[in-house]
Amino acid sequence: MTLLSRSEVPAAQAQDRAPLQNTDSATAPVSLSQAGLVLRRISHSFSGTPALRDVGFDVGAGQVVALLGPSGCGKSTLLRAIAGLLVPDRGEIFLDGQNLMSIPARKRSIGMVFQNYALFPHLTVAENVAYGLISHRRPRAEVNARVSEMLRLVRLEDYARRLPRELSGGQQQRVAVARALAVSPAALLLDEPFGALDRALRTELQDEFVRMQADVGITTIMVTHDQEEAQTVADTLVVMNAGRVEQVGSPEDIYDRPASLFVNRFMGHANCFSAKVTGAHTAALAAGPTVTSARGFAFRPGSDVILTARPEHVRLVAQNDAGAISAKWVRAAPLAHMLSVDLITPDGTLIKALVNRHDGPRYAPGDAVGILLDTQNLHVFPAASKT
Ligand SMILES: Nc1ncnc2c1ncn2[C@@H]1O[C@H](COP(=O)(O)OP(=O)(O)OP(=O)(O)O)[C@@H](O)[C@H]1O
Repeated sequence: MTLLSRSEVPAAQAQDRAPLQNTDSATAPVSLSQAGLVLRRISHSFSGTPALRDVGFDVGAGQVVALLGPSGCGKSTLLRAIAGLLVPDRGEIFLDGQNLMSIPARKRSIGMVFQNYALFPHLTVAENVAYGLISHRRPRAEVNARVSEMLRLVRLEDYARRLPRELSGGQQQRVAVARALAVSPAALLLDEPFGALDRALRTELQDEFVRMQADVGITTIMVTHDQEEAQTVADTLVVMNAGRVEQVGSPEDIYDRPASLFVNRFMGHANCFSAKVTGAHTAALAAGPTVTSARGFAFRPGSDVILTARPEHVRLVAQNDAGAISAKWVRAAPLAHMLSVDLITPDGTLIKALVNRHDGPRYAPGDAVGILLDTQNLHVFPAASKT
């Protein structure tokens, strides 16, 4: 097998499985023996409008990193810069210790898969997968063996002679992955690879990708709009906003310890409450009661802040319970064994709560309810935070 399995990753790369660093530094020194992808201070503007601003992070060898962020935040531009399809105005990119900046796209040893698969329509599945190997003038026997191996990897052995138009979207996507991996690239870039597929197929292919990645262990960056997909497939998430990296971390870090209000609101739902800090552990909500945060508020008393609570950290109680925020029940929708409840406070703030479907009293639209926030799990941001 030409492709490295996880157990075959050279020692220099294997050492490098340490969790990704949040290179706020974006400038941390690069060791030339560092395996994986290293991005440093990448900036790029289109006609004077910045698309990437000082982007820097590391992807350890064999890691899968998902790039997330709203439309236009620079994800595809970054991927194109790594692939060599765009020369950034500033910054450096290293792959397995080699500086890529003076290396043209076709010599970068990077495989790429796009949302539209970009298969050659007039070539069969096998010819598509063989394409890169033939361009590299590999001997015919090696090409045939490799094509069979790749089609086995993506479970399309029986489809070798079909044309792309004779395949489903999911099968075409798998051919695109097989084609990208056939030339044993050092890294794989995936731009919304499952974006065009329906939900069920998406989930199936995500699971298949995780299985394949366990075999192949290739350093991967994937752009996705789908948070669940990112959390399923990636070891590490990079959340971008307006050309900058907002946070780098494990899926749990990003969800449980968001570094900014933007990340808190972008990943999952965040209920937001305006408040004024009144003590080390207390803040008065604009909506009325004072809340106590177990973690404490790292703000001076008198500071205006935004408190956030995830829907699963909102508890419904009787309206006159001590410390409860007054609200009205708007509607509820079942979500497996949970109930997703929309509520509204007297000042018009919409609150989402996720409660057990079989617990607590039943309410009807318009009913008065009290809300308590789980003080162990509040997040606090400056009132002027950008969202
Ligand atoms: N070739 C180009 N010429 C001019 N502006 C561009 C070009 N490519 C991208 N941009 C701009 O750069 C910014 C970042 O675009 P990019 O495609 O990287 O965003 P994205 O995060 O991938 O968005 P999406 O999720 O919608 O694909 C956007 O404002 C976009 O309009």
